[in-house]
Amino acid sequence: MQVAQIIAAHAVAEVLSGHNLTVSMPKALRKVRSATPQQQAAAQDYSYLTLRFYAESAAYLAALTPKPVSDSRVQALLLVALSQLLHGQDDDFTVVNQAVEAAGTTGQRWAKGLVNAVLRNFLRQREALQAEVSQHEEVHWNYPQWWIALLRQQYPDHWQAMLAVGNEHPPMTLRVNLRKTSVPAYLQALQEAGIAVTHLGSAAIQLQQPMPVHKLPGFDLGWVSVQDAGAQWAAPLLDVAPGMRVLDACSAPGGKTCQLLETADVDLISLDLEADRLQRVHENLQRLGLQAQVVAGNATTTDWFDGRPFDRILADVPCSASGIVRRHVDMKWLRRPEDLATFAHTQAQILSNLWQMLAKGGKLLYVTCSVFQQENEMQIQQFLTSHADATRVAVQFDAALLPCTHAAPGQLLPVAAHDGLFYALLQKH
Ligand SMILES: C[S@@+](CC[C@H](N)C(=O)[O-])C[C@H]1O[C@@H](n2cnc3c(N)ncnc32)[C@H](O)[C@@H]1O
Repeated sequence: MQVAQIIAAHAVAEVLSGHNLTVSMPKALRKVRSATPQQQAAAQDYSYLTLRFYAESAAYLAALTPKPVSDSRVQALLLVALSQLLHGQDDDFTVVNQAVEAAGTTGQRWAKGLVNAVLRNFLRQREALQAEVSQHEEVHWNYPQWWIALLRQQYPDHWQAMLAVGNEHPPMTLRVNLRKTSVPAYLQALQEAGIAVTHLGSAAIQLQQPMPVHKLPGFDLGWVSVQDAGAQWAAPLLDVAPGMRVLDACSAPGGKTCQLLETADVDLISLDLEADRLQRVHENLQRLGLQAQVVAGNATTTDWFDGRPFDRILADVPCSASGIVRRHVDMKWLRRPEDLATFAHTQAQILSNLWQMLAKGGKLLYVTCSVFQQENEMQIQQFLTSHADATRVAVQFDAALLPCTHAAPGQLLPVAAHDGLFYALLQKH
């Protein structure tokens, strides 16, 4: 899988220079157009593995090289190979040989010798090095120090479990489209297809093994969508009813827009700042047989608003994504502590702007996929002190159906079965 290592090294080098993996991975795949689907899948796995355990392999690399590796691709290739040796499935001999060959494609004449020496030294000194590097908290947890410290402070009883679950593979969960089929009928279809699942409650079904969506029974016919079980609380909490005028203010790629429309015949505007991301909303609506008014616009302004108040507003705001870090492993290394204040500022602007568009008696559901309280509980407390016409409505999760732990009202902690999300329901009087 030398080709996969080469592609993964491209992607990892891009992320380490500050770019998202969602942009870097397709870019890296385009660089090696001859790669087979199997090599592409392996490249994706290696990239995730490397970024999930980046602090650890970076610490080993620092211990094994007297000075930083001058070429970013050779450095990334070493990180990929070290992650494979530490946490991968391939045997050591294969990983080293393939990495040495891959180094030959970097255009640096010294690269093969360096990669060979570093990886063989790692194998020889592994135990002694482990004792040295694992003393660092950042290496032990594979998160930046500021992230560990903040979770420890905000969740003194849960921080270790939260960090650990963020390093696991995320589950793949489906939402049954109750307009097209039923949960018992879909469970039956899955059983007939030999696909092992757990019914988490309501319309949420978790696959025991992730799989390509087009292999799922009825996916192309709109029977199901992929949506985390924690995220599936949006529609029940917003409590939509037929005929309501509803705004989904930060909607792309449309997971919650579609869930709301599957729940009731509402008149829905699906708004997002990023016009190109709205293409995904159109595709999802079409596949599921649903209709909405899809609008490119900014939730911090009113230029797209026709002045008719909404009965319900969903504000699934941009955030640090700290509750879904197992799905976006690059975020641990791309976020900076100061980003939280920037996100909190935008979120406050969105909340205040949308509030004026809400009808009297109407409800607004504020959602983040973050666990940092600056974006969650502190944000809502701040909003309530400056909006006298707002009341917070308690949100109840069904603990029997969905295992979760509450550290603050509305905070779902990330656990094996679902992501970390925050919900605050506000009513206008
Ligand atoms: C958490 S994602 C939304 C996920 C979506 N609700 C779903 O369930 O599929 C946040 C979205 O907010 C959008 N966004 C960011 N800033 C925005 C703004 N000022 N106005 C509207 N949308 C914004 C982003 O483009 C992104 O699509």
